[in-house]
Amino acid sequence: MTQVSLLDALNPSQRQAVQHFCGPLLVVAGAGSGKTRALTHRIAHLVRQHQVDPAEILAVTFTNKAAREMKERIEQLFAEQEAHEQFGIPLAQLEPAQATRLKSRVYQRIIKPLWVGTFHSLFSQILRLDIEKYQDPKGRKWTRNFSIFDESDVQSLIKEIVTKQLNLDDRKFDPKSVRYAISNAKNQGWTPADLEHHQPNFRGRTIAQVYEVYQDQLAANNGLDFDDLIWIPVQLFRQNEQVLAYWHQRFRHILVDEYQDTNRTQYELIRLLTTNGEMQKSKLNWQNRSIFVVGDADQSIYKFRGADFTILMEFQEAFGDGLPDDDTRTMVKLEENYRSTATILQAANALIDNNTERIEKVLKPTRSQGDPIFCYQADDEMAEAEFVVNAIKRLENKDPDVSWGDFAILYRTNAQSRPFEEVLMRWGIPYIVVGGQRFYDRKEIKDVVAYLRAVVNPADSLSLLRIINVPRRGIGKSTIDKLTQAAATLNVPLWEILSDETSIHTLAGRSAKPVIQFVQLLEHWHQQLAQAKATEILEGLLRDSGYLEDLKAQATEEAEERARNVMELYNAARQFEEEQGDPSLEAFLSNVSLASDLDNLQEGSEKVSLMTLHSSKGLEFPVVFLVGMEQGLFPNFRALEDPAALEEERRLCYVGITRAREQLFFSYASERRLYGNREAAIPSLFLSELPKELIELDKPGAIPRPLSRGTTLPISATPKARPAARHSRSEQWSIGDRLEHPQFGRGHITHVFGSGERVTIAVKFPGIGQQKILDPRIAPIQKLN
Ligand SMILES: Nc1ncnc2c1ncn2[C@@H]1O[C@H](COP(=O)(O)OP(=O)(O)OP(=O)(O)O)[C@@H](O)[C@H]1O
Ligand SMILES: [Mg+2]
Repeated sequence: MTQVSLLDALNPSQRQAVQHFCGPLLVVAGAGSGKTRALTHRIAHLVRQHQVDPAEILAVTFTNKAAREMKERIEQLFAEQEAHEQFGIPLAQLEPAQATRLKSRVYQRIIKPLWVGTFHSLFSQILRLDIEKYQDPKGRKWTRNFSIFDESDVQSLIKEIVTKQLNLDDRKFDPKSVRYAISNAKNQGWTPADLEHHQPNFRGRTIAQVYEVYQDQLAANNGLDFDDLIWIPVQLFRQNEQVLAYWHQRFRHILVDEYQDTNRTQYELIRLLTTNGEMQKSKLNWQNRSIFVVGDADQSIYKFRGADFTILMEFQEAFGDGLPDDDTRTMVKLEENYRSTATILQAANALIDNNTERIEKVLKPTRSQGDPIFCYQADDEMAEAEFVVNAIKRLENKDPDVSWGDFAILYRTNAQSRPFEEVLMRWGIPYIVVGGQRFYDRKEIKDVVAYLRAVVNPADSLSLLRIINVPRRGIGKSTIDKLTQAAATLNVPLWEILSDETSIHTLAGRSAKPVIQFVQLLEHWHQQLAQAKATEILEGLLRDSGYLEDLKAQATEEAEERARNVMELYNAARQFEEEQGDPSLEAFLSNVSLASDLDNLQEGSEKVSLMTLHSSKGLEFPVVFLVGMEQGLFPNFRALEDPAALEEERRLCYVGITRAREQLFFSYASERRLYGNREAAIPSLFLSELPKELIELDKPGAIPRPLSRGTTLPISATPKARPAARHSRSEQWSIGDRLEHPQFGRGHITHVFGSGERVTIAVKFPGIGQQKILDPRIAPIQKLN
């Protein structure tokens, strides 16, 4: 029986990377060249070939999902090897019970002792053991059973400090932006004193003060935030030689994936662990020790979180032994791409070639030319979503081997998922929003929908409770409790209590005024229901409640994203008005409920993946759609004026293109709603940078190159005439009519509600044993005669 070697599935350069035993090694290579594969095989090789104890290996991945996948792969590699050694046959040919036993032995012996995870998960484990040895400059103490505070815990703590303990004006010192500043400081490795030193103005000094109290509070709660999980180990390693020496001895082989996206504090941790704090390279002892990092500077996309790809470029300087042949001994380049067709790869290479800030490298295809890349120009964002979903349906239908899980839709910002989710849902195609929430599940969308619901139906107490103090208007929890208790005792809807000023003054005391104002806001818009359009009410509510203003004032990435989502809901209302000819808020709300109805989704694990380009790093899919390829969206507005930001956006586009294995589609809309207005959109600069011969356009003609690079684009704000509603169907529906639905099968109408444009129907589908209420203008139904 021939022994299969771990090295068989690797090319010569990968093999070199895997076999390199001690000392530093940097693997730089483009996307899909097998960096992650080399890293995984290297772990297996260290254990099998060099008898390294798995407990001496530390491997850092970018996400928890990547860590899980890496462990599974290593387990598989070992199990394959051992099946050959012990039974002389491949793992797949073992009896299932035998295979399970073998895998569980591999798990116990190899996988469990390995340390594979993200920076945060790995270093929180170290702190679980050693945090009591950490000496805080102000004498704060933490114990091993510390809690890790999530983002919402942290937010409320900082809010409390800003408004209650330090009595600061929370419009000037918005808790979220204060939080962001503190997080930044920790990522730079700054104490409160350092922060004050670097930002000696009033704002800097005040934030440093909040930072100080915040650390006190964290310690009082025996809690740490995410940034502390990195920053405290750095300090601990610097101040306690014994602790550092212990972990330095313990982890003799350190491996880091996606090294281009590490930040300075993370680098510092890796450096300390590897060198035991020794600053002189000539004194480093590499016996039975290695540091192995893999990365691609062209895929560095987290600058906004402090990632710095010069860390990758300086690897040899930091760890190399400085010998004349240092370069070749400490760096391996992988030059073949195994993932994508030659066409996709040529497009990626041509695009990234436009960046000036990069290390030249070669990335050759190993696969055949494949299909051309298709670029679709849609009239607007809904037509774009329809094109994408139609293409997915067509490809899935054509080939029995293709499943929903083979498709990914990648976009620049989360808000863009909405039209795609709507169309997928309409066709009952299962999908998952990776690393994010489905549009209608997002907090801000639920908040704003709760406002709309409360205006339409003030008896909806759940909605009222959701927004009564959102944005904060000084109505505390105890007041809210009193109000709800009163409603419960009298057995009346909360609104009945709220709308009675006498009761409010009785129950709410000092908070009576904001409660009354809140009620007046809702009442005012409730009275407008008959005459005002949904968009007018939405706009009015967003303005009068201060919701949007509150988001804008926070001035953080996250708040901006939320504001974009809220505006996207406004777009949905605008679109609904135009297409359905019914501008009422009630009609829009029922449409929203239908759109977010989970019943329309099929069960099963095969799902179309929707995600931002950032979340797609490291992943691969047979078919990829890169959507919203428009100036100002991708590249985003900021990048139009800033050459460095434009290069980061281009790297993001390179990441997106290189996720595709077989087929790649681009799409853009010639008109898109931005902030409610229809605006003419200009195709992305990136499209014009792709070789024309690789691209098939749906409309003849070339993609115009946008104006000179870096200038802001004149975008027309005049809305164009709208095409006729796409979904309107003039069909008449009556009780007893028979129809067919692609997912629910055949059924007959049991009720017809409303008339004309506002009709909805209840349909009994015997096949699924359920009755569904459908909007015949939207539902994909076919009348049967
Ligand atoms: N030597 C090889 N022979 C055949 N296939 C390979 C080889 N090396 C890698 N692959 C395959 O190529 C694809 C890309 O590999 P991998 O994910 O390791 O690349 P990567 O360099 O980490 O990509 P990224 O930069 O996107 O993270 C995977 O499907 C992998 O199984
Ligand atoms: Mg990878």
